Amino acid sequence: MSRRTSRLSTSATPALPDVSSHETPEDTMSLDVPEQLLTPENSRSETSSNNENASTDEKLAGRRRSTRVVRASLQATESLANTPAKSDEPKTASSQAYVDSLAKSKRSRSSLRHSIAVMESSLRNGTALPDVDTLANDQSMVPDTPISNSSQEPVSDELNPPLSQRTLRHRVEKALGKDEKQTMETEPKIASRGSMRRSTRLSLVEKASDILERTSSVLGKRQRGQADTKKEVSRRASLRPRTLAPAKEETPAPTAEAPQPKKRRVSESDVSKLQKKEPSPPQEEIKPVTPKYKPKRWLAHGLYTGQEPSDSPPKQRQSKNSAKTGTGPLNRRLLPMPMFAGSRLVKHGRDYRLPFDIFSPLPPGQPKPDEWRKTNKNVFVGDAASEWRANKNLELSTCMCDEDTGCDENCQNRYMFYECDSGNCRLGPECGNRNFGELKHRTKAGGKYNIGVEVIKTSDRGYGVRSNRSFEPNQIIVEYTGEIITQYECERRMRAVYKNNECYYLMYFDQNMIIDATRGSIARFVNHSCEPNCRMEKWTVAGKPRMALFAGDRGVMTGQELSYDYNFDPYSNKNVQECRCGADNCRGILGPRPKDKDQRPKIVDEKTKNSATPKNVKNAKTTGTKRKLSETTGASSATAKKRKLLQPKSIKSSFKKVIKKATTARAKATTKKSVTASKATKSNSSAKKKSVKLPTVKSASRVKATVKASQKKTEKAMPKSPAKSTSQLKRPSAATKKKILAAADGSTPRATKSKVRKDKTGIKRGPYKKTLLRRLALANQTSVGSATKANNTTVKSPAKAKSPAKAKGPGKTQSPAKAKGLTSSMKQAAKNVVRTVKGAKRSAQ
Ligand SMILES: C[S@@+](CC[C@H](N)C(=O)[O-])C[C@H]1O[C@@H](n2cnc3c(N)ncnc32)[C@H](O)[C@@H]1O
Repeated sequence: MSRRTSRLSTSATPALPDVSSHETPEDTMSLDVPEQLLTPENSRSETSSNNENASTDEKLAGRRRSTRVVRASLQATESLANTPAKSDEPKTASSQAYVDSLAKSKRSRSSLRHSIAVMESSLRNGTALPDVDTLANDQSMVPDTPISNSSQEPVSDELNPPLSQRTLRHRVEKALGKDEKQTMETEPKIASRGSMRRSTRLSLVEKASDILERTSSVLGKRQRGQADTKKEVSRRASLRPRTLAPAKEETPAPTAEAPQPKKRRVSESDVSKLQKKEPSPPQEEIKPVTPKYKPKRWLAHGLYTGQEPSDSPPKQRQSKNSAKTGTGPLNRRLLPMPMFAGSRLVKHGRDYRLPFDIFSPLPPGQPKPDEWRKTNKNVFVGDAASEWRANKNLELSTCMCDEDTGCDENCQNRYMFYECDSGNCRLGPECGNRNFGELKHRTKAGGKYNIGVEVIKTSDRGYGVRSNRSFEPNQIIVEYTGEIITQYECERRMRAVYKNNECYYLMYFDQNMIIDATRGSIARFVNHSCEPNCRMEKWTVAGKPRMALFAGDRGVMTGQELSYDYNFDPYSNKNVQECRCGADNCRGILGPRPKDKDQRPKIVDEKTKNSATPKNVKNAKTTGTKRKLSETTGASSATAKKRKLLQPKSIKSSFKKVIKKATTARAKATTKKSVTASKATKSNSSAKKKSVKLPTVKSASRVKATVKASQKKTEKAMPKSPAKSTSQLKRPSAATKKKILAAADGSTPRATKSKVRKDKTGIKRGPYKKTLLRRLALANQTSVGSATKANNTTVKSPAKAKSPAKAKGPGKTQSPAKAKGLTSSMKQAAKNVVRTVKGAKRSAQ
């Protein structure tokens, strides 16, 4: 349609010059008032005049109307022509002039008709306007609105002139640029012709609505209200009788030349102003409608009692990243509902922690020990600082773990009880070997849950420590800190300061120094148990040793009292104390259990212990030597030393094997020695007596070592000087004695250790071996406990504990073969230890 319209307009454009040539008759006609009804402009319908850009369809739809208008106009013209004859006007002198004027007007009309005909013919011939019949038959030209039957009557060629006239008139107006004033003058005339038939109802409705809109925007409130009341009437204008003219006084009908865009702009601004002036709708209407859920009714009894009620809707679906973001089911603290995970829970169970606010072990205001001076750092006191620096032997270790495995149980640093940090481990948060770092964060965060322990008052063991949270297996709990003092200082305090104390807080630390936690951390209040739930370990953190209490392999539950095995060495008879741990396997005393029941020490009662009876005074005078423990327990020194090695359960079997080997070797040596001695008797009777007596007196280790050494010498020197060999067997030097004892006990002094390392054995001790040594040493580590001298609680290196073979040549450089034998036994023991530890971890998991 629009294409056709444009074609019409473009084709009409060249005809404009011709049209302008007929300007004169039109002007003449416009001046003639009675002839105004005959002009094509007056014959235009409102619809076509309102819309300058109206489609051709509308124009075609209004074709019949225009034709009728033209007919009516012609009839009116004829009536006008006849009017003078019918009128009652007096025939005056000017009647002739009037007749002349009519004749002139007739001529002008005929000239007008002639000019229109000429224009039409020129248009047809020059611009090839489409034939009206063709247009009428063209389906595409069918108007949108229904056309009455009368309007679909075939249009003859005689009816074409009105259409052409209108088109020409339209273009002539454009060309001449008629002003708006003239248009406005003609508009009331058009409006007055209420009898004109409208082309379509739709156009009328649209027009009426448009008028109403403009009216409502332009008029005031009151008039707008009036217009609203007439809205219905206006909308039904097409149904009104044609004789009724629209309310032109109130709403002047806009013409084709009327500045509609301007009015529209005004109306838009007014609409926006009106919208602003109108009260905004309440905000509540904008609120999104949230679905309401029924309030959850929580159980008052049963498994899930105590869960906090929540109004949030149940979430059955979790995002894939919920585990990463920490909102997933893996990180839920509450138990899932049984319908979601009931069967799985029943089958596999699930660990959970009671929130601290649900289970708070003790209310605040617990009795605190008055004498406790707290410190959470190790403080060197006296000569300890200078001696520590002098003896400082930093062992650095670099972790080889990667991100995939992290620093798990296979971490080399972990084996060696070295804490990983940024200096020796390239892992960050993935590292699982930073216990003291975790403890630091917890302590810094503060609060009962982070610190996790508190002092309690027990019924029969003084103060103790209780957990107010749960701890995972092997998780660090609290550090054992205090004053680092030398052995000399420790003995001085024992004699002078703590002589009347019932409790002592001394623990062997490192480099022959002691931690005195009389002024120390809360860990000093942790009591002993023969079946503990924690253990005390020494770790090297940033090159410095530190002691800390760790959870056992089964972890610690909230509210449990913390305990560890003191491996107590009472040092003297008067210090042997009854154990009240209550465990099934309680040893009865705070110390190692004697082998024979008869040999169990007579537990000194607290009342009698402090009473200064002559007997106790006598015993006290005789104490102070290393033999004190063996005298107390009634066992031989060899047995006592065995028990020292048997303390940690995890390496019990390993040490048993080692000691068994040592005993076997000793027995063999004794046999060989006896044989040798008998041989010597045959050769020399005086020497025979001496050689027979010797082995029965000495301790097993001494005999063993001595015999081994003397056997070779005897075999070689027997023919020459058997007495020499026996004397060597009888009287080993003091240094040899010390080395042999240390080798047999596994408590080789540091000097010996370094000497062995300096020996040219050809064996290099790698980190793994070192790890095992350290692990065994720590497993054997002994808490000084109360009234224990550091000298008696020296850490026995497992390497030395396994050194019966090494005792074969005390003080001498071992041959590579012997060293290999020692290494194999060490390896075997180490393997056993590793197996034991792994088994324990597996069982804990
Ligand atoms: C390091 S303190 C422990 C804290 C101590 N209970 C307190 O009140 O300060 C060690 C002392 O606690 C007592 N003790 C610890 N464990 C014990 C136990 N299982 N049976 C009896 N007394 C124990 C002993 O008197 C021991 O000398």
